[in-house]
Amino acid sequence: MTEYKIALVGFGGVNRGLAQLIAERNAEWKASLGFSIKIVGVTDLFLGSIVAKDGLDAKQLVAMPVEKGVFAQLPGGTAEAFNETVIRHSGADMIAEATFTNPVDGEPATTFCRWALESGIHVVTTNKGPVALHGAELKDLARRHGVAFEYEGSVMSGTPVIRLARQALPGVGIQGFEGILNGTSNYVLTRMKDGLSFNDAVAQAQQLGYAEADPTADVEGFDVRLKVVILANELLNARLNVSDVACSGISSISPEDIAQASANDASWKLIGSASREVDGSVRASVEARLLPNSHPLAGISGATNAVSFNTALLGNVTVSGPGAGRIETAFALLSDIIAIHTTHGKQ
Ligand SMILES: NC(=O)C1=CN([C@@H]2O[C@H](COP(=O)(O)OP(=O)(O)OC[C@H]3O[C@@H](n4cnc5c(N)ncnc54)[C@H](O)[C@@H]3O)[C@@H](O)[C@H]2O)C=CC1
Ligand SMILES: N[C@@H](CC=O)C(=O)O
Repeated sequence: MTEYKIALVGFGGVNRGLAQLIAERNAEWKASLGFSIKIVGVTDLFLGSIVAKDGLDAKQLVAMPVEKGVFAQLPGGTAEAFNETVIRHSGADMIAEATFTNPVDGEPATTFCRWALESGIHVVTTNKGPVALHGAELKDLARRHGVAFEYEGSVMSGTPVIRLARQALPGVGIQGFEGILNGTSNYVLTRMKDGLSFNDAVAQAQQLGYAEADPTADVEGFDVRLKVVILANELLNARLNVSDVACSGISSISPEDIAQASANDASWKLIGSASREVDGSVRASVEARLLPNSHPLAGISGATNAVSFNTALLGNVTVSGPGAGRIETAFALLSDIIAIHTTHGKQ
């Protein structure tokens, strides 16, 4: 029976969700997936770090309070985040990288990924920064070291999009896509329709674990811009940089705008899109659009996301599901681990 040793880098909502899944489902995974997972290290800027080559108690980790330096209370733990030691020297086969997304330069998460990959350690991540800003380099680094760099959760959380399109849609001729790719902003627009203020709706999205560390990234479209770059580069073979994508958000949409839209049987949605032009180039944008309620994306509400691929052979193929959430996103990490088990599985 395969047992994967994993180090968790960042122990906020998503990686705590993964630890919870491990605590609750490891025994079941042995039977249904053919492997189990042992946590051998955790590091977090706020909580500290710990390495235990024989394995940590996942249930105990999940129950740790969110207090500065709290890992110092565990035997062998420390209040400092020794990220490099945990990544390179905990004996992990793989890291789950889930620190904050930095939309400007992808750091320090990109460095964490490099440390792991160049040490021959697989990386699963939900962090959009390294993928959107340094994806080609990290994929090449992984290839050269014979390990995997997987990032299904970087777009639409646990809802399968990247692997689905990569594995089930090659040959279909994807010409473009448009979608609702941010759970927080869609949640805010939905709650504003119910009469909540913008600020209260953002606060709720934060409480529910949907929002970025700085929710400006959600409401100004920067998060969607990263996802558009990831999808366009992955599925349209584009070479887009973040600066190639025109971007605006939802912060200027007022309660009056929302009410007027409803009166006209329409809804405001933050739409990320990309399409291949006749000259072969790819054009992409992020903007709030007023959609008639008959539009397939108009009825997508709350933290649900949806993306519609425009294909040559099937017309529009639409995938919808959770776009944010701790357990939902932790599931994306599990799906990456399953993919690694399938392609690189230890005998
Ligand atoms: N929460 C969600 O619904 C989704 C989140 N993501 C992405 O997954 C990642 C994690 O998300 P959450 O867990 O919700 O965020 P979070 O803010 O709850 O947790 C991030 C953790 O990383 C730690 N951290 C920050 N800088 C660090 C550093 N330099 N070294 C070590 N630890 C550091 C923080 O102390 C925090 O505990 C983010 O990149 C986010 O964009 C992706 C899809 C959905
Ligand atoms: N903050 C993001 C989390 C997932 O990427 C969102 O709200 O969609």
